[in-house]
Amino acid sequence: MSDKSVVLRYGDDEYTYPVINSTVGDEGFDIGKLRANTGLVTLDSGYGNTAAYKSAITYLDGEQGILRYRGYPIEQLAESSTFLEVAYTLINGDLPKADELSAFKDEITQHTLLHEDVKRFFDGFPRDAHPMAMLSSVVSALSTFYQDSHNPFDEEQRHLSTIRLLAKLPTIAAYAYKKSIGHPFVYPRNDLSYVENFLRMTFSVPAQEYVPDPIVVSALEKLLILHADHEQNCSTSTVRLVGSSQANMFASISAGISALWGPLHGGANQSVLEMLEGIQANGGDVDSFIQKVKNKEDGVRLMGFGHRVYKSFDPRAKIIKAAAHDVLSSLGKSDELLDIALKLEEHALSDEYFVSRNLYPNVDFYTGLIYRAMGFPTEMFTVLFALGRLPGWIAQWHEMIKEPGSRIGRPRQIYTGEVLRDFVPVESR
Ligand SMILES: CC(=O)SCCNC(=O)CCNC(=O)[C@H](O)C(C)(C)COP(=O)(O)OP(=O)(O)OC[C@H]1O[C@@H](n2cnc3c(N)ncnc32)[C@H](O)[C@@H]1OP(=O)(O)O
Ligand SMILES: O=C([O-])CC(=O)C(=O)O
Repeated sequence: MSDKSVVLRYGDDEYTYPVINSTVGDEGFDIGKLRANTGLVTLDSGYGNTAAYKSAITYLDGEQGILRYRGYPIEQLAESSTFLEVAYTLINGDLPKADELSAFKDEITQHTLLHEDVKRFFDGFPRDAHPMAMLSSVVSALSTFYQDSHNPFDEEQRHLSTIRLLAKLPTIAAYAYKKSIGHPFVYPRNDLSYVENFLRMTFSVPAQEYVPDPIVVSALEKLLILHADHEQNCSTSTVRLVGSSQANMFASISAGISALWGPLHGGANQSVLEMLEGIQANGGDVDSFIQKVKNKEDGVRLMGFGHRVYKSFDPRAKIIKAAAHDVLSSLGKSDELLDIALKLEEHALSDEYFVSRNLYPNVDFYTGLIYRAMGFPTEMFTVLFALGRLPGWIAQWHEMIKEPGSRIGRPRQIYTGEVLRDFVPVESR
């Protein structure tokens, strides 16, 4: 709270609403009593101005392009940390000491296997099923195997669900990939690091054991860190909303995976690659594609551009663009799609349409090019985003469930339908 307040006048009456300070100086005001005072609700399309929660996990300044997890700048974490260290920090609040990190990793490696019956779910999916659909279905199905986890107020079970999800999501993701190419599943190997194990389960084939490439491992660690949390984005808000009904963690995270899948959110990384391929098939004609976007032809957008909060740049995109160059050159690969992406970016950043709307590359613009260089098919890109986002979803779920006085998420509406009318029997209509 601060000593400031916002006074609203409605009719002849005035109402005072307290201003709430953030720890970094931003402010909001609490309109919790607005409806009780005035009978009014607020209408805020897409929640553009609504803070649904107070949160101590991730700080984001959209004007200055700042992103911090638990106060640590994303640039430092991406440079010097590991994904599991970041996961621990997001979930527990502070960087782990050496023994805490080692205990966390040990616990995770003990839970990487999936129950053998889970394989039957994959048998039932069509071969061309989208891996995001498999991921969300199987995560939801985990709640059938761990029925003791259904009470969100059981602290021990909350911890176990956290470890199980972190441990099993890479296995589920790798199985989804194997299903899509018709290859046998590869069981986890617990002597490898989190990222190495995932890459091996994905890329090993019976005739050839995958040997993790240090360039790929370190690039994937970095990408997972950069995706690990992003305050109240669409999928995280979904996790919180589902969790606010006291649904278990598996159900909540499964819903978050579904929300992430959409092309306006995490699914944009797949759409970017498809857009670049489309431009390539059209002879690399960037100008006519940009014109199409500006004309809003068929609602086409420059995918991987624009952000609800970032209005100058997305700090993750800066790091990822540099990483795309590094990874491609370290792997000795060149990609015509990278040249098209660079041209698109250059064009858009000097075009009034994009400049006046504050449209810059977001986290999804360059990631697909790195994933592609690593050997992932386009349909797996959003799955990789989900692997990265998991600790953020979990941290936010914990924060929501532990918040004293936490309430079920339930927006109001402004009704625009018919006024009262009488039922008419079918034969008289
Ligand atoms: C991990 C993430 O989720 S990052 C985001 C990933 N999504 C994408 O990359 C998809 C492309 N981007 C977008 O669709 C949007 O920028 C979003 C969804 C990210 C943010 O949307 P909003 O904040 O609701 O912005 P909104 O849709 O209101 O757009 C504002 C204006 O910019 C335009 N605009 C926004 N993004 C784009 C884009 N990528 N290409 C072209 N025009 C765009 C809109 O048409 C609108 O123009 P108008 O004022 O003439 O109507
Ligand atoms: O914050 C958002 O709206 C989308 C985003 O960048 C993310 O989830 O990483």
